[in-house]
Amino acid sequence: MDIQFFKYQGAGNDFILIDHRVSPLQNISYERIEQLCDRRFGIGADGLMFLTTHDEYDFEMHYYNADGKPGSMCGNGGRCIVAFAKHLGIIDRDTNFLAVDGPHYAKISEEGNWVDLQMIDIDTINRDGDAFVLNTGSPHYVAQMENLEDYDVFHNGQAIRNNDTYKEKGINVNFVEDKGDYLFVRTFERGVEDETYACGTGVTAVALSMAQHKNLSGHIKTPVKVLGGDLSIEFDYNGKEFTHVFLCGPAEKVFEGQVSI
Ligand SMILES: N[C@@H](CCC[C@H](N)C(=O)O)C(=O)O
Repeated sequence: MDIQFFKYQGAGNDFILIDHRVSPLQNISYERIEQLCDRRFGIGADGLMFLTTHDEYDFEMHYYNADGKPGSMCGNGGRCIVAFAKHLGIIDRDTNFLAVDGPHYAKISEEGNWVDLQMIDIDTINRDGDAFVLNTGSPHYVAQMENLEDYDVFHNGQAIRNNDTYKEKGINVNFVEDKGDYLFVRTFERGVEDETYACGTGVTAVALSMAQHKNLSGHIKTPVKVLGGDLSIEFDYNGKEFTHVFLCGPAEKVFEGQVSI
């Protein structure tokens, strides 16, 4: 059976999107999803998403990592599926949709290529030595670093993701360098098992950790550079709880095509 797919990217974090309303895939296997995400034998992507209908929300997002297995929340994926829903005419300039970590509100630019996505509220940041560990919809480890451009993110991220503390459930590993005007972030992603060009829940975890670390409070806007471009995280912090957390950045259709399932 041939189905239509769409390829989107948000700051270089790239995804295959499938409108499940017109391409229902009851029995697609994890192996087939992994093949579709393969960069040599498939379409190539960090993850795959199905958009389905929902009785109480504009739509529902179902996210799979590039290893073919269901993932936890994907922030850049969430921004891309909002742009996709606008492209399909399901929504106009804002939306309430459901994802694996609960409901999300998002607003989208008139052109449809810039999405501000509200993330879950956070009240707990744990420590693992000097690193910060928190869940922003997906689990994240955040370590501060110098000379991050030259750092071996793949091997060091892989070692942390697979150490005795994290190997069973896995964790996404973020390294951050404070550049003064902005944070530079590189991420080793669980489920991709490689460095990606951007991770939305990851840069959110970094921005919140750095705000706590620097004892900031009030309304905070944190510009972030990643390998694939620029993102911005905005939130309120009262010293205990992070609320009104928004992940903001580009979300663009790259191409579309047909693939046999
Ligand atoms: N790229 C994502 C994170 C996707 C989920 C993650 N790899 C996991 O399941 O741990 C993002 O933009 O947040």
